[in-house]
Amino acid sequence: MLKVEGLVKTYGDFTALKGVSFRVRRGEILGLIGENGAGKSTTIRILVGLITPTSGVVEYDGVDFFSNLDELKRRIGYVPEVDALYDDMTAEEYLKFFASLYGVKFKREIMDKLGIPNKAIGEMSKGMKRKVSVARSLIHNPDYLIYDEPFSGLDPMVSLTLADFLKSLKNKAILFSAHNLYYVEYLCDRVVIMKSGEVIYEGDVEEIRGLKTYVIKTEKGVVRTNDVSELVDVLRNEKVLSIDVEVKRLEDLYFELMRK
Ligand SMILES: Nc1ncnc2c1ncn2[C@@H]1O[C@H](COP(=O)(O)OP(=O)(O)OP(=O)(O)O)[C@@H](O)[C@H]1O
Repeated sequence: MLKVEGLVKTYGDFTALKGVSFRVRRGEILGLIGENGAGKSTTIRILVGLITPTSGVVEYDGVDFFSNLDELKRRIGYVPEVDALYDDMTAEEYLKFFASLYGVKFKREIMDKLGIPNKAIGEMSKGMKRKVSVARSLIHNPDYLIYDEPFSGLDPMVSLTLADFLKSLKNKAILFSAHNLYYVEYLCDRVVIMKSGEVIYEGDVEEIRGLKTYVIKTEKGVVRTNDVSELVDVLRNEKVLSIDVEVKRLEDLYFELMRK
């Protein structure tokens, strides 16, 4: 399990993170969402050891991250917001290079699974480059995958292929940030919503989708409720013309929270 507890990050007198806490368990996919500047990338950069927090705890499987950085970094696969690739290398050369850095055997299978051609990275489309970054993040078979906006700038088909690929990975804890709520809802088990350096919501995607609103049209007007006993009361006491059920979407919750 990845445990994040009370993360604070200050830059001078600006506080980018104001005590961020959440958990990501093995076999779980967690989506980190929030408006621009909410602190998602800052959180991610701390979780992969690129920057240190001002205070707070990060533990991977109960082991303190910052006093075991070298050992724990090997268990993390990271994809940054902007791909850091070597344009002159072919995909295979690049991935083989990283396999040798990690001291593991390169398996071409990963390129086949993601549909990566063996051509120069500099000649690849943005979507294909993103897939090379994802392949690199997996080369050492890490337990934790931490991706900063993996779907940014990708067309819907490439995004879906990538989402399905991530879904197919078993026994890993996956955390990714995103602005496109569709992929978060499609892929994630849980979601953390950040605003101004704080977590303002954490919950199961299934639970959010399970939040129903009953829209009851009666002779006297329309009643909207998510309380079943109120629904029963209306059914008993009013002449009901129709009942509709609205299922909440992640974006409904997101906009509700952001407007508060
Ligand atoms: N090195 C830095 N020095 C000062 N302020 C910083 C630094 N890095 C980030 N910030 C500030 O911290 C806040 C959080 O930034 P961060 O990049 O984590 O947000 P984000 O949620 O990832 O946003 P986006 O969705 O736009 O990528 C922002 O106000 C940003 O300007």
